[in-house]
Amino acid sequence: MRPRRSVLYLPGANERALKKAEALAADALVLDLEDAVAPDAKEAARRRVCETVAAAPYGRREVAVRVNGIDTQWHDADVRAVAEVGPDAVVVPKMGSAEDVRRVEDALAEAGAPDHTSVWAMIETPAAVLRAEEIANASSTLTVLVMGTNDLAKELRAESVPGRAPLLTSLSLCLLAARAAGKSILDGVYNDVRDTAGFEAECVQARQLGFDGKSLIHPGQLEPCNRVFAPSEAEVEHARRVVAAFEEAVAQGRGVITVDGRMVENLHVEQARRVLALAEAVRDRPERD
Ligand SMILES: CC(C)(COP(=O)(O)OP(=O)(O)OC[C@H]1O[C@@H](n2cnc3c(N)ncnc32)[C@H](O)[C@@H]1OP(=O)(O)O)[C@@H](O)C(=O)NCCC(=O)NCCSC(=O)C[C@H](O)C(=O)O
Ligand SMILES: [Mg+2]
Repeated sequence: MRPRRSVLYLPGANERALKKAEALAADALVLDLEDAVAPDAKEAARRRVCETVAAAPYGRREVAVRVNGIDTQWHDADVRAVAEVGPDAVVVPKMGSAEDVRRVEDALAEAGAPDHTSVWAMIETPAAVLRAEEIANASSTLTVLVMGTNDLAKELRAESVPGRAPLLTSLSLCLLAARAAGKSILDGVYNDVRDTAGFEAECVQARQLGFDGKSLIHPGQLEPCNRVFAPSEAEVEHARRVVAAFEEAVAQGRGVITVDGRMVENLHVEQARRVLALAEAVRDRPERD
């Protein structure tokens, strides 16, 4: 299992941030060529990001590059350059359809991208939310959906409020699409980098909804995010007891038992095994803080 609790954006033109990330405890990094880079800096950022990916300074962290959108003047050159250095993933903003996914996939293949480079599709327009199912199923090269909640809120004319009621329908539709297609899904960013309590509440909400993790914009968001999206010690202990009790019950020919007064069937054991696998994968992270 590959944990994707914390996925930190690094502005591609910011050498200091790219360097600093070598010591940051993110499960994944997204080196950004899109919104965090001014138009005049796009080409220099593309060179810097590709040199960084080629130098591979981030150990076992998953490394992705966010290219500029399909409709922009920079997209084709971004895809060609990124394909040559073969990051773990190419993040494509403002995906609108399955056709968009296949277009990016074809362009990557034509540019010689290695097989290990997957596509992560950003869902950040109303049309994309309504087509999330076709986007998620467009190709096996597409492995992750990433919510772009700033763009989405702008397009919806939704207000930013605690609890995110105006976004919940969109978040849930995308989760349904991702899970039905067997793909991972990441929540969007939290803009107020000083509001630790508000950020942590949003992480808890995202985990409760079913997201695998959250995209982040600041190193200060890493610790709470990694903690919230990892199983707690109590959850790990409970999962161990569920697995052990059920194995014993099965040996005695029983298919349903109670643990701490609650019914446990095979599906709960599968959930418990997933908790244990995630806990183990998180323990193995070499870049823990
Ligand atoms: C949000 C920021 C502009 C805040 O910057 P600043 O106030 O300068 O931060 P600090 O002074 O607190 O920084 C402290 C140190 O941490 C380093 N730092 C800051 N951010 C990052 C980062 N993302 N990665 C690595 N390192 C980072 C600073 O360099 C300081 O280091 P040092 O000098 O050594 O002490 C800033 O955090 C920022 O630019 N964040 C990323 C913004 C970004 O990538 N935006 C694009 C992605 S989000 C998006 O596009 C939304 C999506 O598409 C949607 O629609 O929702
Ligand atoms: Mg966006």
